[in-house]
Amino acid sequence: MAEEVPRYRRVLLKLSGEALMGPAAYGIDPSVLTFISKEIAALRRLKVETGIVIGGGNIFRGLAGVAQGFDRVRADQMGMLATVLNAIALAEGLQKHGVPTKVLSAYEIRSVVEPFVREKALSYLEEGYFVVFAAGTGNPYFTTDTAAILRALEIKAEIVFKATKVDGVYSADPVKDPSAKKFNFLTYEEVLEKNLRVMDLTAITLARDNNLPLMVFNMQEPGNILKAVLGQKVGTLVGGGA
Ligand SMILES: Nc1ncnc2c1ncn2[C@@H]1O[C@H](COP(=O)(O)OP(=O)(O)O)[C@@H](O)[C@H]1O
Ligand SMILES: O=c1ccn([C@@H]2O[C@H](COP(=O)(O)OP(=O)(O)O)[C@@H](O)[C@H]2O)c(=O)[nH]1
Repeated sequence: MAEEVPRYRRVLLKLSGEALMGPAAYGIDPSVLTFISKEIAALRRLKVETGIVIGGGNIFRGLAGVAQGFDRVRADQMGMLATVLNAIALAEGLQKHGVPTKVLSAYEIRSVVEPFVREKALSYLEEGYFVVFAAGTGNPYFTTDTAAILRALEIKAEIVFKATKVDGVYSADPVKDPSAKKFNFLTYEEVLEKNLRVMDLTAITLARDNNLPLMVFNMQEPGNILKAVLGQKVGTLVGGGA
């Protein structure tokens, strides 16, 4: 096998919570968790320092809670707790596949996970741990996409990989519009102007203001996470030059 040279030294991987559901309508599918854990474990041999933010949409979404009559802040707190469940599950899956992993949570739940402290995250990454950042930003009215950009900036990751259910950014939501066209490269301004809703606007704006590149790709395709870290084109690159 040809020598694999990673393109990046430190990356932030954003995983959609919904992707953990598999074919079910709710929760964590054990076979999907195993698949994702193996995909991420493949990065270990590259010695790429890896931070991970995972969503919570497979368990609870704040806005869905609001639609059911919950107060927005309370509902968002429930959503953030949902991401802690996913983070623990993912860390367990990764450990099982030989990846030393730490979970750092924006919510203090000290008897379960360590609280997020930026310096601690940096030390763990330098020591070779994969670090899963749980509980989003710790604040309501935000999303885990914004948390991913925020943590990437804090740990000085070179890129954010948004691993999701679609294989890139399209001219419209490809799930709803089969005639939508895929882009290979977009500037942040194009994403904002064309209102391409693959990430929320707060996340895109924060990435733009700090010139942090993003790549959106399908994580259900085996090998994609590894290819992305090796610098191969697997989806749509936003920012960072073509
Ligand atoms: N222009 C677009 N290009 C690609 N995907 C889009 C676009 N607009 C909306 N989407 C949707 O964004 C989703 C990816 O976001 P993600 O955060 O992983 O999921 P969710 O928001 O459901 O938790 C895709 O599944 C896709 O349906
Ligand atoms: O910093 C954050 C991150 C997440 N959430 C809440 O946690 C839920 C799950 O996060 P995710 O980003 O997966 O939500 P989605 O975008 O899929 O609704 C969201 O709906 C929000 O209610 C929040 O309030 N603040």
